[in-house]
Amino acid sequence: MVLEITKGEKKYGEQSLFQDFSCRLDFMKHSIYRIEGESGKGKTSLMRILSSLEHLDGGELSIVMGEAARGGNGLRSSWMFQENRLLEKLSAMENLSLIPSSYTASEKIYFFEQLLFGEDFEKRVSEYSGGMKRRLSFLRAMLPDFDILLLDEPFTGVDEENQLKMERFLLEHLGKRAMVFASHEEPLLWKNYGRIRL
Ligand SMILES: Nc1ncnc2c1ncn2[C@@H]1O[C@H](COP(=O)(O)OP(=O)(O)OP(=O)(O)O)[C@@H](O)[C@H]1O
Repeated sequence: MVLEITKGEKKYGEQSLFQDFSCRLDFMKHSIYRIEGESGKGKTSLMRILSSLEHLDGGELSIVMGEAARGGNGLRSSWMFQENRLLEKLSAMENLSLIPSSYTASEKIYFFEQLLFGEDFEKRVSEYSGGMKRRLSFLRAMLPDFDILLLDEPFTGVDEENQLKMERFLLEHLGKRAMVFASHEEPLLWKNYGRIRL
């Protein structure tokens, strides 16, 4: 799969985020791409554009699906947003059950234990710590049948040991699919990624 922006332009009202911006994400070269740029440069906006949640104001986004993309015409994306967007009154497992997924309930429990070992998946999410919510939000994003996964600041509030667990989990489960992330924290295991600089 290749995602390419040619002469892209994005603005919000009077504010111009970028102009004449081109980039190419060739997932045959790198299955992982990192979006880089200082705070407020437009990393989240670019990721939203790449997954068609938002549109360019000028220029073009082209999506060439490869054999790794198994969906119909559209690009199936799964997101871990900067905010957790979990249903706080529901339990962790209820949050995970709401996501259409080909994984079974016992596989979800197994994954939960890999990322949140020793925690109670029947407990309300509102009783979880910030780092636990982040890991749960990450696991939820890993569950659907996606072509591309977008992780926006996945490690916020996560300590190094748990960051390692998340990175290892992703490497074990991404397969031939594509992933794009933005992070202020340095990845510990994801090394050979492509870079898009804003
Ligand atoms: N929906 C929107 N409406 C208006 N302005 C927006 C909108 N989304 C983003 N912006 C503005 O666009 C700029 C870039 O925001 P964006 O979240 O894409 O940056 P970022 O590089 O991801 O930042 P950070 O590293 O702080 O998360 C900011 O000035 C932000 O206020």
